[in-house]
Amino acid sequence: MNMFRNESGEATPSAPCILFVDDDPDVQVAARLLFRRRGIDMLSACGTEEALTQLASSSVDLVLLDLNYTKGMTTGAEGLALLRDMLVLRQDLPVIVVTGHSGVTIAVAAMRAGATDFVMKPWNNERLLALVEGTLKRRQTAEALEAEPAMIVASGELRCLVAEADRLAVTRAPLIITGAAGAGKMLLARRIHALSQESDPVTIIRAEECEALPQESGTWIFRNIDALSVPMQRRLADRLDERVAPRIIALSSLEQPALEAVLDPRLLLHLGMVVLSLPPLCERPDDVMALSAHFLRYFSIRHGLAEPVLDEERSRILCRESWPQNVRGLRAVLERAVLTGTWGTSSDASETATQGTPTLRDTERSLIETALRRHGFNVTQAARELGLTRPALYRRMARYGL
Ligand SMILES: Nc1ncnc2c1ncn2[C@@H]1O[C@H](COP(=O)(O)OP(=O)(O)OP(=O)(O)O)[C@@H](O)[C@H]1O
Repeated sequence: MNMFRNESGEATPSAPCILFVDDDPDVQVAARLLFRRRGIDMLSACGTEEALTQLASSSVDLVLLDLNYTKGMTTGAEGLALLRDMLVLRQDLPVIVVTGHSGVTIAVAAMRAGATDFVMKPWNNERLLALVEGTLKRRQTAEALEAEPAMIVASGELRCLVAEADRLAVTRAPLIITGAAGAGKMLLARRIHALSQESDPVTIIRAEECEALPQESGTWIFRNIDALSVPMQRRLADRLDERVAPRIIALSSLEQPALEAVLDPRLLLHLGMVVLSLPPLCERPDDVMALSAHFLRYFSIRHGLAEPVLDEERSRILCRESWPQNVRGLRAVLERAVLTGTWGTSSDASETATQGTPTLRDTERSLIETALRRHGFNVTQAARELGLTRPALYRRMARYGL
């Protein structure tokens, strides 16, 4: 799908664009009118060269390809050849082939060669539109999911939760996602938005810094909704009373009862219909294993370094950890393992995690974490409070996986 960046850097979709390959100018004109009414731009080409040039030079989301576009040709051979050339150029390109009633065999050959679907001529306008729009929508969803970091789901608990989230994604229902810091609330919220097929932009709001509600609608993801001031909570409840309201996904590290106690009752009625609770990582050993394999592979590719071996003993240690920073902590440990080629830090972490009394290391980590949280992860302010330079704080953050 064509994308452009808005001022806040979010990618938002522009009008989709299809390329129609057909040698009949009258059919081209009729098709252009049909698609324009549905907000779809149409480029046209009447032969092989023109089609390949259009494809290479324009941002095409889908091709509608007549298999016989030269007068007198009925075998479909030229269409099939062009289909193959187009798929070499753009492997993921959806191509819907157009063929006459007698051309079922050709249509089947085209599907085998990689066409997404086919339509018979003369086509029914509504059916053609439904086919094109459905294909564009599926492609948009797949692209949106690809643009997000992959969400690894292995444990039964997470699988159930994600299935519920996916089911509700397409509704505009407000959702609350609770879970400890680093458990994956934001990733889940982004996944829900990606699957919602909403073309409106997503706005991420830090509740503790929120002094005015955004102008635009779309989806608003609130980090730490519990930190939203009481007047702002009331203003948000008023906004949600309006007929065209934004979709809210509210995140919180508080557990549900504690969250309900701090939210304005009217806001809670709006938001609290469905609460998705992410369990802490230490309760999901299957996810620890799957995430470890994923991050080791990911970081070794990203840094161009060898992938450390994850043997049984190391797997046991990782599963026994308490992971106070949840997935964020695990991710940092695995990136460090790739960068240093050793597991040293992870064993250190596992030792500290199992000891009863806090060590100097625990205390330093906890002081740094508290300062960072107090300043909303503003490194300059946290460093000032801790009496450290920014580079010194960055080094410690890296050491502790913060
Ligand atoms: N299931 C998962 N698969 C892959 N990566 C994950 C998963 N869960 C979390 N992560 C990664 O872990 C990191 C922390 O996740 P995220 O920011 O979503 O947590 P959070 O609960 O919103 O944290 P916080 O409350 O501190 O803002 C991110 O890099 C995210 O991509």
